[in-house]
Amino acid sequence: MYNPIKTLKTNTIGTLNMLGLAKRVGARLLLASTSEVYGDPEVHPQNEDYWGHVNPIGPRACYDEGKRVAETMCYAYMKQEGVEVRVARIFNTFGPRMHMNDGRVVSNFILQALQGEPLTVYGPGTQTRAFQYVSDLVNGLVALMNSNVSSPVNLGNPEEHTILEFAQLIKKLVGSGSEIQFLSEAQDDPQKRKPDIRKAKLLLGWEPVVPLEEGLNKAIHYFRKELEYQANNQYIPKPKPARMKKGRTRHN
Ligand SMILES: O=C(O)[C@H]1O[C@H](OP(=O)(O)OP(=O)(O)OC[C@H]2O[C@@H](n3ccc(=O)[nH]c3=O)[C@H](O)[C@@H]2O)[C@H](O)[C@@H](O)[C@@H]1O
Repeated sequence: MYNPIKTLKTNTIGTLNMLGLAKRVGARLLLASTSEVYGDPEVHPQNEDYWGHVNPIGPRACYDEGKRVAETMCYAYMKQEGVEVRVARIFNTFGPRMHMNDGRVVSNFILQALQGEPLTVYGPGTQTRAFQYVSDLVNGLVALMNSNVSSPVNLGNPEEHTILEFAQLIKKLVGSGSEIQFLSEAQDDPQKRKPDIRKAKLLLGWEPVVPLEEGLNKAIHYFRKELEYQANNQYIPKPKPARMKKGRTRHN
């Protein structure tokens, strides 16, 4: 985590402020929660009834526990103050317009593959994730906000891959000759993750429709253009011609 204290403040104080505002103006609040509330799960795939397996003092805790308490706050405000809440547990999402320095696996692997750099796999790459394209998520969020479902709902794509498979797929789609480099494992990294989306299907009539490769090709196209843009817009200082002092002639 880049800044654990800011992460905690945003998830706790930020959510509290928003719930206070929602109460005052009578608004419905959408909490962008996360699959990280399930921690390193002992239940697979993860459904909304699973309570999770989170290390409360580990390096990810500021985010995981921050989001867990944000959910707790939502239901306290709902019960005590009648605030209408919608809680989306968002699973790994990607797409164009991710930040170049985001640091998550999709942007890292694509940028590394496009530039011929090694794809950095943390640990042996046997950990799994299921990746969802951004437009599917947006449709799910809209459906959730327009529904009367106030309990948490998983939004994710259940197609699961190991991180090593994912590195190989990105290399293939980019057409890259990059190597795959194995680095040390990240502490408390969830070993498997895949959403159970039966609740979203049943109550929202929602499910992801964008195939992984199609979404990845769109993200690859975006990052390729970004790299070209950066290469064409580097600031190269041009030295100015030396100024001549007034009243003095220059003799070569
Ligand atoms: O979308 C989610 O559900 C959550 O998942 C992510 O956490 P994580 O699953 O760890 O996402 P990544 O940082 O993209 O990592 C995915 C996997 O790839 C691995 N990884 C990541 C980056 C990299 O360069 N190499 C690599 O092997 C990680 O160790 C991890 O096993 C985000 O950090 C959370 O903001 C989000 O809420």
